[in-house]
Amino acid sequence: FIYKPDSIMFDLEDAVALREKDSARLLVFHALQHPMYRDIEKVVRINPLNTPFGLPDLEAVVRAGVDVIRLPKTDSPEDIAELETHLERIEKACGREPGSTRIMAAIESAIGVINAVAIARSSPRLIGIALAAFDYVMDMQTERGDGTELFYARCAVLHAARAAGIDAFDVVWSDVNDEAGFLREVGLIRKMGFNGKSLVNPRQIDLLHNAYAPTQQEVDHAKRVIEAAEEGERNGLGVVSLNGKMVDAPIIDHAQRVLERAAASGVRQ
Ligand SMILES: CC(=O)SCCNC(=O)CCNC(=O)[C@H](O)C(C)(C)COP(=O)(O)OP(=O)(O)OC[C@H]1O[C@@H](n2cnc3c(N)ncnc32)[C@H](O)[C@@H]1OP(=O)(O)O
Ligand SMILES: O=C([O-])CC(=O)C(=O)O
Ligand SMILES: [Mg+2]
Repeated sequence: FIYKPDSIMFDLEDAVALREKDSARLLVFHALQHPMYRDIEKVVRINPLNTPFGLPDLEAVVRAGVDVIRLPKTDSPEDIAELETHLERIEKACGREPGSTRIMAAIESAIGVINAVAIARSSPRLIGIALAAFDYVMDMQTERGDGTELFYARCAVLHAARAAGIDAFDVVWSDVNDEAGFLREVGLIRKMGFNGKSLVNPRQIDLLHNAYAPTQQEVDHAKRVIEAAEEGERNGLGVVSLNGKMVDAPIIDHAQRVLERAAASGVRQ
């Protein structure tokens, strides 16, 4: 797949007009089985299960081999429990390995943010939770701006994901021509600790990957930290100094993570 995204998401929810819901489901059912998408993680955003489209969406995409269901407008752990009950039944009916369909919950309301911890811990199928800003700001009676309006929600979703040991995904940036705005937001969410971001346009993929890749300077520093730690270990020291800065266990863990991220992003080491 030429753009090299980490995964590909088909949308059956708000990007699809009401009268197109059935034909979109059929298209996605066939796309999921196309050899072009064999080696990439396939996510489908189904319609909520309290609409007439949600269950038919689920029946179709699980049978077609989807990897991850993105459940929009997740307000409570009960929403995930309901999804899980259907998943168990459909997997059994079509001979899929039980538990093999994973879930990503999108949190899009005040109550969803309040329940983020319970949602994040509600199922072993969950790979992550995502904040969805456009519905969230509607619910909060505000609008998308410089990120101030998302401050609490981002912190809450991140803490919930980390406490549950799953990934946290940030909101979509909808103005695909505003590259500078996109990069400002990516800089912020990277510093906050998000694992990544939902994207709407192929032009955003490289920008995001480059912003998440460690710089050569960061890689060089991480290597010096590891070397200093190894030397400290040879000398029986738990803590060593590198250019006057303390190097101990969490600093070493961080350096290792920088090197892992560099390897994943293809940065020269
Ligand atoms: C708030 C929410 O619910 S977000 C989730 C649901 N929404 C979506 O998924 C929206 C998906 N994205 C899009 O529809 C579009 O990218 C828009 C509307 C944001 C921007 O549209 P455009 O300005 O026309 O995009 P652009 O000019 O960059 O398109 C260039 C090429 O990339 C393709 N492209 C654009 N977006 C995508 C995408 N998400 N996935 C795959 N290909 C895409 C276009 O079809 C076009 O291909 P072509 O040159 O073969 O015709
Ligand atoms: O789920 C998403 O990424 C986008 C979305 O629905 C929203 O912002 O309301
Ligand atoms: Mg939404």
